[in-house]
Amino acid sequence: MKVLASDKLSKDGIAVFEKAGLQIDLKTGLPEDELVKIIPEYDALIVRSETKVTPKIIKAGKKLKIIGRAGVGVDNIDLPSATEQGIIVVNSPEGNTIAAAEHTLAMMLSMARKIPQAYDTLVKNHKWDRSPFQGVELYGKTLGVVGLGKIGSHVAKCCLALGMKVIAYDPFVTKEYAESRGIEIKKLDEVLQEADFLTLHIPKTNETKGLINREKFAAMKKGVRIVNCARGGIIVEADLAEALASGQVAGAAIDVFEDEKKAVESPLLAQELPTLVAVPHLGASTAEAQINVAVDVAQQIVTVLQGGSASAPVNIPTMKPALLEPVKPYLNLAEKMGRFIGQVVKDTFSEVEINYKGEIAAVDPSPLSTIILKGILESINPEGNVNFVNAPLIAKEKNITVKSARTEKVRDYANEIEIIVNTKKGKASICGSLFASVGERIINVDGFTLSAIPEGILLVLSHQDKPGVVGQLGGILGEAKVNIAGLQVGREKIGGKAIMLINIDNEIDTAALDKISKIDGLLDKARIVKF
Ligand SMILES: NC(=O)c1ccc[n+]([C@@H]2O[C@H](COP(=O)([O-])OP(=O)(O)OC[C@H]3O[C@@H](n4cnc5c(N)ncnc54)[C@H](O)[C@@H]3O)[C@@H](O)[C@H]2O)c1
Ligand SMILES: O=C(O)[C@H](O)COP(=O)(O)O
Repeated sequence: MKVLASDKLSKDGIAVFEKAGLQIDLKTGLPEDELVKIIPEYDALIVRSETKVTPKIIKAGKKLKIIGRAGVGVDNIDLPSATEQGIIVVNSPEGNTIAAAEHTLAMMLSMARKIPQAYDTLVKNHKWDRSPFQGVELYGKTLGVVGLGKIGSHVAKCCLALGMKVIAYDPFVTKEYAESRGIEIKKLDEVLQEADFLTLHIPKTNETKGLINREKFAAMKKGVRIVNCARGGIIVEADLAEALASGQVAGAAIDVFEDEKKAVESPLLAQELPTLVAVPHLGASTAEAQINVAVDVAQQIVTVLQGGSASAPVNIPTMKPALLEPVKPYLNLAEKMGRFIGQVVKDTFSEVEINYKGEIAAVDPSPLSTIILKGILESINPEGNVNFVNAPLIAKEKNITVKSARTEKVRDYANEIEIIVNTKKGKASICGSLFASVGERIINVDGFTLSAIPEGILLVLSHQDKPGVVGQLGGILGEAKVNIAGLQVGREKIGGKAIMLINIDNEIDTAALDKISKIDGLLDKARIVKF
């Protein structure tokens, strides 16, 4: 297994790979074409914000299983392409929170007290001049926070301690969360109108790109001061330059730029703006944060490459450890049940209905639904490279929807998972249960109760309940030298329809399978399920 780090990475992160016996190559500053050339050799890619992980690079990464972002923002990674290719993307959601929040405070105070400008005058130009550098205090002022997540909340806490009033806009945060921290939640317009200082802590997305523009600056208090330690492009740089020049905005502290490779060409740097404080994306640049993010992401990559699950997957929300932990015992059973449906149902279907019953209904079963879907889809198309990452997307492309329901009520078993699909020919279903004593069992197929072990190879026969069926089957399997490991029959009534599940120890050839399908009493072709 080989890992490529295409941006600078702390040596503590490198050590994690070395300790796990993985080859780690550090090749920074490569253009897209170079990356496209070398990426096919790698199983994992680790980046910071500099590498733009484009669809071209992702497509070329034939062996890529995981992309790790040693930091928070994943706007430099083409997530739809990664998901489509079944590549898991992970980040380090908490590794640089403190660094970014403290940097925000440093930028805010520098801007308020004009420290960089005063430094230039004294240290660079050797001039003792105090009068241009009178600043303003934070104490008693209103801070508007846009994005009250991890960084925004820490900034708010520190600013409250400095004696500021804090108001915030974040549509995904509850009033209770904010109020318990002494923060008032308001609408975006209100925050923009009331803030003396405004700080942004939102991700860059299609919704937030260009969010703070000329119109928004005009609606702000005259003399507002703005900090952006989130992402370049959330503020329209040309509009900010204009607002700084006119004095509508009294100061701006900018850590991030829309195009950081060409930051020097930004409209913000095209003219001398004395009220601008700007640095080259240093929010996460502390010794501590760089160790945290590198180690965090390296450990996730090692875990995933060794077959485990990531602690911070970005593009498979159903696989977060907190959700995964309570359903872990059922993962195998769910995947096998999905494989059963995918191999047994030969007609197309557009809806998968999953019912969780008993103990399992008490927890969020969404990871199981993803695993069932993966089992179904990979059985329908074994060449399709289906995995947990791309299964929901593939289902969407195939117009297959997944519906799930939960009930804690049960009749005979402590827990049950039922999968139902409706095809043109009718309904197909499987029901499974996990027993404390004997483990996984298929307890019902198409309404017929039985108790089969979902293991190895299973022969599935739908037949009339009449003498001789088992005898003929035994003869054919014996002749084909296929050993029977277990046999279960479920029937509706004596002489009625029945289903037979036969665990066999070795592969069965098509000739023998054809013979079985012609047994007197068979109602459908014999089907094979491989778990
Ligand atoms: N300058 C740096 O070096 C640096 C370092 C770390 C993070 N960041 C940036 O900061 C951002 C925030 O990081 P975090 O760790 O606090 O993330 P987070 O996920 O904890 O918080 C983001 C918050 O933004 C909110 N949000 C999302 N869309 C919004 C919208 N349209 N309007 C208002 N709120 C919205 C979310 O509800 C969430 O509470 C990251 O996405 C990253 O781009 C920059
Ligand atoms: O989103 C982040 O984590 C920060 O912007 C840090 O980016 P960096 O890893 O390039 O310093």
